[in-house]
Amino acid sequence: AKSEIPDCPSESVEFRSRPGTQHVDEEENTEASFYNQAQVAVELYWVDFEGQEQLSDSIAPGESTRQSSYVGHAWRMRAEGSGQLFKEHILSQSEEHIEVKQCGMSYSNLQGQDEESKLWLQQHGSRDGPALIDCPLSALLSEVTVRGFHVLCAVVEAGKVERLCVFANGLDQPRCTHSFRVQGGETVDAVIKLVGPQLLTRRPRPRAPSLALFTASGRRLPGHLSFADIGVPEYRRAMVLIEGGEWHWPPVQVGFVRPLHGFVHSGLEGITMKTLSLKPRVFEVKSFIEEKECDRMLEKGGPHVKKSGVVVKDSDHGKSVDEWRTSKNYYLPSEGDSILEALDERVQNLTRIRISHSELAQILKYDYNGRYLAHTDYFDPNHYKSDKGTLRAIANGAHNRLLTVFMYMSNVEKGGETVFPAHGGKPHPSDYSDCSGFRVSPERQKVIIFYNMHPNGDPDPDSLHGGCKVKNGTKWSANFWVWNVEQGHKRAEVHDRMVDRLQMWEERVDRQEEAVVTQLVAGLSADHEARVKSASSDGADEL
Ligand SMILES: O=C(O)CCC(=O)C(=O)O
Ligand SMILES: [Fe+2]
Repeated sequence: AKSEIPDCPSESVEFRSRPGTQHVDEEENTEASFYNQAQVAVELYWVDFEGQEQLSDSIAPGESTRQSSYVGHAWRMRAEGSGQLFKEHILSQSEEHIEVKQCGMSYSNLQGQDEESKLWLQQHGSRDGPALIDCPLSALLSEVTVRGFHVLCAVVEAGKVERLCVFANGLDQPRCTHSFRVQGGETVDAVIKLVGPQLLTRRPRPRAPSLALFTASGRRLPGHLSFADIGVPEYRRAMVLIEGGEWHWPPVQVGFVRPLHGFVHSGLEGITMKTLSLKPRVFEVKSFIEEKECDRMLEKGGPHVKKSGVVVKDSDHGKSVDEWRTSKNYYLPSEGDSILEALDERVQNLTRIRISHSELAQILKYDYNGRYLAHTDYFDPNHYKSDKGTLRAIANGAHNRLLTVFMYMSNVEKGGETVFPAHGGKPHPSDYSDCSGFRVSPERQKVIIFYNMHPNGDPDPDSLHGGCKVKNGTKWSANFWVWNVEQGHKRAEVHDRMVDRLQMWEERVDRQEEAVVTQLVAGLSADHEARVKSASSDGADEL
């Protein structure tokens, strides 16, 4: 059996840019698009007239970049991190489209050049191989790459973890992209150290949180424990390594419904989280806020709302706030109010991110014609170069608003939708007040979660969103912003206890949660099996 993934090319001798038919200064100008279809980030180098590589861009998996260049110029694409050569290309015509595919698999880069792993992967790398069937993957792998969200499947033999089969960037595909041999006695920290460097999609940013390993339901695995300590029952064979160090929910596919189990404490049983959009990742949870919590937010926040401000970008100094935002807001403290504290804890349970990482809830009121032009909730350091305070708060981009839980406390008769103009990767609009496209309607008690960052810590420009004009009625809503680092707004004893509860490692709780995931997977597996079959029947290398 041979692998579907081709070997990587080796470097050609004398590979370099050559002037076209004309003199160097009269070369034929051209544009080229480079598409990264590999599972890892790719570095794009221009190879100059002397054969020296000049780094010109880094392309995340699934992304592309455009370069202006010249006919006869030479380009090399390498895996970021390992430097493995993926492709060499000489531009021959104008408007070229160059695709970079996975080659060699990263097992060729594995520590110790594990030949046996390579062989094993060729034989068992497909999902219908015996090992992978035990791994609950269906609620974790998605139709799109989820940058920096790596699914690890523990392959257990004789009760011991033998290998980790990895689906880099959480993409649903018939075979795993990497295989790592382990002893089974390694600690979680050691596993991260072994696997992490091979999977990184970007260079780590100074001061950014470090990689972390989670269970399939988003519980952080303590670094000092080993697989032997934590055990690998069936429900825990699939784990997730997240580059940005904080949990992200994978979108799976539009319409995917994930039950939120007992971990979310609420009088409401059976609430679910539904995927509304893959790019950006948007999820909806109906009936998330209890009636009495909606009432309490309005009662406590309502009388205090004041004209909203915005953190003004360098380029927008001197403009009036009304140009973007005509809502009123108020930051509502929860401390000492048991109803609001319960909501805090439910948000923590929903996001799996410590409540200490959130800002105070920002209550918003929109009256007739109130709206908020499209913007991103993260702060782009390039836009705040002259605002040292903001730059400090975001550690030059390493710290940011990871996600937004957007809450609706009223039904709006007409208008007031939340719009995502870059939905599906569409280019940013020229008119930020345009409310056409993908929209979510306000509905009392409902929340949406959208991710402003990718799991690798990069900001996600597709998370652009705005609030459409309210045409009839009053829109009451709230921003619940959760950062990838602690914020210090919620440091009361009650919040510390919530954080402790999230971090508590208890086998019993984990089993309950994972049982739900496993059941869910049982329900999905027919669908999943069908997808694997259709994917592998067109492969030429069946055993
Ligand atoms: O009102 C909406 O639907 C969106 C509001 C928003 O994006 C914000 O306040 O940051
Ligand atoms: Fe926003």
